[in-house]
Amino acid sequence: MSGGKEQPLLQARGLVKRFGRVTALDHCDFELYPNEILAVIGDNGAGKSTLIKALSGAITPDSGDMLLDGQPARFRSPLDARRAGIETVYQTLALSPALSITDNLFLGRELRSPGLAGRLFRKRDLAGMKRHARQELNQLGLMTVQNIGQAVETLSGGQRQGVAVARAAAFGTRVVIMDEPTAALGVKESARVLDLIRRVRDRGIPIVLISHNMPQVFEVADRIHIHRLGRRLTVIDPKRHSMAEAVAMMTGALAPAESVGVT
Ligand SMILES: Nc1ncnc2c1ncn2[C@@H]1O[C@H](COP(=O)(O)OP(=O)(O)OP(=O)(O)O)[C@@H](O)[C@H]1O
Repeated sequence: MSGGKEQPLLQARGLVKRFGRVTALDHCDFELYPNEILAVIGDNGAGKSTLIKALSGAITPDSGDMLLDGQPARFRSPLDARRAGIETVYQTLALSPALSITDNLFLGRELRSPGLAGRLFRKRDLAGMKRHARQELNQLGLMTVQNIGQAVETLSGGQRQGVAVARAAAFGTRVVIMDEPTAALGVKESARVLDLIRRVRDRGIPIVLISHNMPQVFEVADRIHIHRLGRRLTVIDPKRHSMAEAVAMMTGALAPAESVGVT
């Protein structure tokens, strides 16, 4: 953890986003440091998803600044953010059920065959993609999926989530953002996804994890960003506070603790 000395990898200052009369983000700050799992928690409607959408280019904030590696960043679309190395796994998985695992991993970013066929006719390098897919799933301990030519619709919920996480890990060269990645998963499958999240962090890619699942948050997070009424209330160290305290701060029943690692 940083202790506030390191430069944040991804940072936001004073983000504001209004939807008509609703202020979803109300001068919200955010900091993600290299090599950390940062959980974002908050009540329903607190503005967590809106924050994540701003960080991943899905919406444009009305005002405020974002910095990537200390440099001003403005993402006009999710593709823009992806190009900058920020990958997001949304609650509603953007996987294509009828396509294979390999195809899903490379959706929209297919490798082209070397030489003229690839350059001129955009011929896909199937063997290369399979090799990469296998490598990626292997590194993340996901080789329970035996056949990477298998259609995603034939996989279990946990395996599907695994593919989505693997895709984010494969292409998220700077930051991986996950919105409720274990929602709708069983205990075993959730444990697997949490394990994956740790592995991605251990590869040196920081993770933003939005979750309502307090035990899971306390299990994996290095720091916990508590969101309330459209802004960051505080950031706590899960080793220094209990789940009950975190929930009480989140709902306004307890005064926020002093932030850790905030510049
Ligand atoms: N596209 C939209 N149009 C209108 N209002 C919106 C839109 N998106 C979000 N809001 C509103 O902004 C506020 C924050 O919503 P947001 O989804 O960011 O909260 P959240 O913390 O992610 O909630 P939850 O935990 O329930 O998913 C809510 O009042 C929501 O109704």
